Amino acid sequence: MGFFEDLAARIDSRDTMVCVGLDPDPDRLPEDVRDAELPRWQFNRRIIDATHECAACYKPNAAFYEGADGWRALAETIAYAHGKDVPVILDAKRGDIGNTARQYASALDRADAITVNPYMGRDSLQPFLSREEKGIFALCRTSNPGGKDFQNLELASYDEYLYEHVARRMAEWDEHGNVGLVVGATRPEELERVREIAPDLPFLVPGVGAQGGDVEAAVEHGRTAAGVGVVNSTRGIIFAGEEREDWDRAAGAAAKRLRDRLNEYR
Ligand SMILES: O=c1ccn([C@@H]2O[C@H](COP(=O)(O)O)[C@@H](O)[C@H]2O)c(=O)[nH]1
Repeated sequence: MGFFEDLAARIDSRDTMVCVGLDPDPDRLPEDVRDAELPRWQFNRRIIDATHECAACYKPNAAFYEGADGWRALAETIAYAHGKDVPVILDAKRGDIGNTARQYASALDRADAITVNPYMGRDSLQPFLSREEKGIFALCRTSNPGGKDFQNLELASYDEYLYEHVARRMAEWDEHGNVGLVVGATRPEELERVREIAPDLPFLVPGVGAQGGDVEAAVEHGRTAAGVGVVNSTRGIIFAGEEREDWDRAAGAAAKRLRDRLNEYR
């Protein structure tokens, strides 16, 4: 099975669209893991134990795993999530010339899917697109305030915005059914517009929780007609119990709350 079939099966069997972000910010780690070997991994292990029943997938962001210990923590985290049958999207936003992209794509030896930056064009994505059994999510309309700086520029020759063009192109380049889009919940009208352009592409929707995005729009437009799509929350889950001794239980409760809230709109 390919990534999106696995993801669809997980969404259905666990009745959840929640993508739990795993961004173990060293400045925010609880005291009881700070002195452990590989604190980021110890933190993630307890977060996974507490949240996996509500998780459609996990999304570690590569930025939080820089350095030798970070990569070890990431490898342990991915293996542990797989041990719980939960797919993993590596949020690495890769994109480079083909020769370099081939090396970047080796991250897919461990992870099930990856985020990519389509700015350098098709050849920069080809090493990812060719991994038929793996998923790629291309940045389309991101959730941050500066997302509009380039993504909302009008392309005169196409009479559409850049983010719309990215959605159209990615749908065209999806030869193996392994392409999805990153579209933020902070811009509900644009989320709706991208769904119109690319009805069959699953979305990874960040921006709910700490960024205050629109949960209802994330559910309504984040899924394909077949119900495939996930909504990410990171700090809103993993740091829900910051300062509490039972911080992992608090994370589990936050993941469950988000699952139930998303399910109200499904
Ligand atoms: O448009 C985008 C693309 C990626 N992200 C990433 O998702 C999480 C969001 O974290 P929160 O704590 O839920 O805000 C983080 O890893 C971002 O780098 C995004 O927010 N928006």
